[in-house]
Amino acid sequence: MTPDPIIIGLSGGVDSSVAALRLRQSGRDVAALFMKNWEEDDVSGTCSAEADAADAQAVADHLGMVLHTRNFAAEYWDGVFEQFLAEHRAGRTPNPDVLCNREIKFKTFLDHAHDLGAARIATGHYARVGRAADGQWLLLRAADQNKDQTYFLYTLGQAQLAVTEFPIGDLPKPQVRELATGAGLATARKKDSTGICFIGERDFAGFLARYLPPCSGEIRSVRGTKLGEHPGVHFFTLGQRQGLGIGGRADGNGEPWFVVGKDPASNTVWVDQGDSPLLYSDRLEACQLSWVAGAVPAAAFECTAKTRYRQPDQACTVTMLGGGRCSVRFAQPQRAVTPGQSVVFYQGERCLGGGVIEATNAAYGGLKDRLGEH
Ligand SMILES: Nc1ncnc2c1ncn2[C@@H]1O[C@H](COP(=O)(O)OP(=O)(O)OP(=O)(O)O)[C@@H](O)[C@H]1O
Repeated sequence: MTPDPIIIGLSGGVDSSVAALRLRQSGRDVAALFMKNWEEDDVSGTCSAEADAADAQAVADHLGMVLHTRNFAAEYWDGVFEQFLAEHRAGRTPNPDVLCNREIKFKTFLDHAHDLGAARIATGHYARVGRAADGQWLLLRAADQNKDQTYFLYTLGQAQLAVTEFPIGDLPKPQVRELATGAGLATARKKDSTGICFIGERDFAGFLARYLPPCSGEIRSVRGTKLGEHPGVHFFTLGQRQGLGIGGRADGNGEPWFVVGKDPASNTVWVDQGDSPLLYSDRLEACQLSWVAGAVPAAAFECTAKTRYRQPDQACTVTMLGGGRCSVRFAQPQRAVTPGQSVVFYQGERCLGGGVIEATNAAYGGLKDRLGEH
């Protein structure tokens, strides 16, 4: 039997290298594709995309695969980066990895793989694809719970899962490295990638400042005192402690200050000291909902959810609100639930889908209600 041709997204990292290795070892008709989706060099002057491309080529050569190289910088700019900036401008904290999977890896890349004659694609994500008895495709957590990436993949639907494979989703990360070493892959010892998808590691504030002009405003204590100035609300995120520049204030109680609210309208960053109750919310509303099964599970249902990557699952009840929105009520109050990030729903091993957090009862709106105007 000759299995369908498949194209693996080869990033020049160890995970996709081992995913490619496993496909080759199973005798698949496999080619690879390296994407360069960001035009600039990084600030250090070295171009990490070039080094990654060279590593991808070395792995493809070693495994005897054709490597296609494509530049989707225009698609990345239009589909991911513009929205990333718009969200920051609006005072939210977007998740570019979620957008990147939706717009690039499982849309542009997938379409292009079809153009190249491959019916299927694979990536080195830590996740698994399953199939229910009724034929429905399932997005399942990775075997290595510590590396599970379903949080970033919840926008995948039936059409994508039907043609996607995650060849390392059943492996613990240490074993991925061992396989890479055993096979003599050039990427075996390469450190895991961090930073913004396709852009890489940056001084985040400096990078953002290149696209979003400074707009200074006040940092105020929730008790009303002006504590300092900030260069723009978009440089801050809820729960943030570092970089406020107000650490040693004599009028404080000595505990660290945290961002507890951002108000783009008045251009104010609100802060409080210690483990402020104002950072906690037991409710949120989400929009841009996406369901793996292709339909809302029920008008209301119980499940678990994560409001950030690596957060332990939290019990909650989801209620549909209409207009593609839902409300989520948590059994326990959650710290620093952040508008713009995603809430992702699970039932056991299954990722059900998720949406973008729009409001919480701790964000600035709730803050105003609780404190009154100053
Ligand atoms: N530049 C790229 N070209 C092609 N595919 C890519 C590229 N970057 C990422 N991918 C695909 O997306 C997957 C997940 O990307 P992510 O950035 O999370 O990398 P990762 O978990 O560090 O994996 P890797 O070790 O393969 O870089 C990769 O394993 C790869 O299949």
